[in-house]
Amino acid sequence: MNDDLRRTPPPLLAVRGLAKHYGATPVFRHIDLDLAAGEVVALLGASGVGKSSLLNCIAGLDAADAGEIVLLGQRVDRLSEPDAAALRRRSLGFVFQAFHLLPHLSVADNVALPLLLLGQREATAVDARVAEVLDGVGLTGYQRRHPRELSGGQLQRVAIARALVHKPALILADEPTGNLDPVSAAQVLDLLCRQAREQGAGCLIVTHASDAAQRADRVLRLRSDGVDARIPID
Ligand SMILES: Nc1ncnc2c1ncn2[C@@H]1O[C@H](COP(=O)(O)OP(=O)(O)OP(=O)(O)O)[C@@H](O)[C@H]1O
Repeated sequence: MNDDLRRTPPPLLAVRGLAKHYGATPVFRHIDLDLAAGEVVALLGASGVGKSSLLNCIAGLDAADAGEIVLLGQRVDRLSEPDAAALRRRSLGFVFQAFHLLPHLSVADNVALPLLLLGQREATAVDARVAEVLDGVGLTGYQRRHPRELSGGQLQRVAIARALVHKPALILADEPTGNLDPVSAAQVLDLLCRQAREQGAGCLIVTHASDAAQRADRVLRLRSDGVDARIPID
């Protein structure tokens, strides 16, 4: 191996030849995709082409039918369910369109959940990290509120704080602005991209919005038979 090859770090995420069916219905095939640490990539594509399915396969929440998914050097598609769950807890932050916060928990307790699931029980350290990450999303002082007391944009910022709190290597965001008005959507996207970059996380954002394209380092379009790297003119 020459020196240049030796110095090139492996991608954070490498997807090769991925294919997915539901029963007899094909969704996509021939999917290749790389994501580097600190890189923000927007994933566009027609409704039903399989964007959510692809994210779920990458997260190990759904199984692909063919191909490879390598995250941090590990074949996600070959892990046992307990090992996939451990990798998700440690290395993934997921932001959903519908926020998926727990309504009976306070903002601080929602955000602290990933740390608790990783076994961090030292209350002072957990509180300090929660305060830090809430500050990063502009929600200092909201710790004791409950989800029902927040606007849609604020709910999504809490969800972003929860996705970032354990400093995951990879953030997957599935239409994170789909439920927001355009102003809140722009703020949330700015925040997600900025925070991901500040933490050095790779970030794959599924979106229909052309303004996500302006914030991403790269824009990919998912098709049923591959990934197109051309910048779309939406
Ligand atoms: N659990 C499932 N069982 C059967 N079919 C499914 C399942 N989940 C998704 N599908 C189908 O797979 C295809 C891809 O769905 P997916 O939600 O991944 O698309 P998408 O690109 O995210 O769509 P949208 O942009 O509308 O959210 C769709 O035709 C959908 O109906």
